[in-house]
Amino acid sequence: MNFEIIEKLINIIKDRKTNPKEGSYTNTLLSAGENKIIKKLGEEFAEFLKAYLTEPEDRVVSEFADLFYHFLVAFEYKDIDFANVLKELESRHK
Ligand SMILES: N=c1c2ncn([C@@H]3O[C@H](COP(=O)(O)OP(=O)(O)OP(=O)(O)O)[C@@H](O)[C@H]3O)c2ncn1[C@@H]1O[C@H](COP(=O)(O)O)[C@@H](O)[C@H]1O
Repeated sequence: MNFEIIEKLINIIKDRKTNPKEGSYTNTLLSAGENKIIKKLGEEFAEFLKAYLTEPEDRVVSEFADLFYHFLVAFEYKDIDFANVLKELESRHK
């Protein structure tokens, strides 16, 4: 499996933060601030749960992708390095 897209997405979100781009949804979220970001995370999580419980696999995958993107934006907003999540998982690995 190729996880390169995650790194690409993290880098583009970082780049949007340093070089804001007209029409960027990421910039809309980052400029709106923490409350907007956590509100969207809550909404996306609810949409994911609904899809998981009632919808076909492609909808579950799509909603998870939305949720994951919003997690990455939330991390970037607080300058939290996503690589630390991977390190944490690795440290738990038996
Ligand atoms: N991966 C994503 C991604 N996933 C989900 N979304 C957006 O997340 C939003 C959430 O869905 P909603 O139905 O709640 O959308 P909405 O009604 O427009 O949102 P609100 O007005 O309610 O805040 C949608 O607008 C999606 O387009 C994403 N927006 C951007 N990316 C990637 O982020 C990168 C930078 O994108 P820009 O910042 O737009 O340039 C690109 O590589 C994109 O592919």
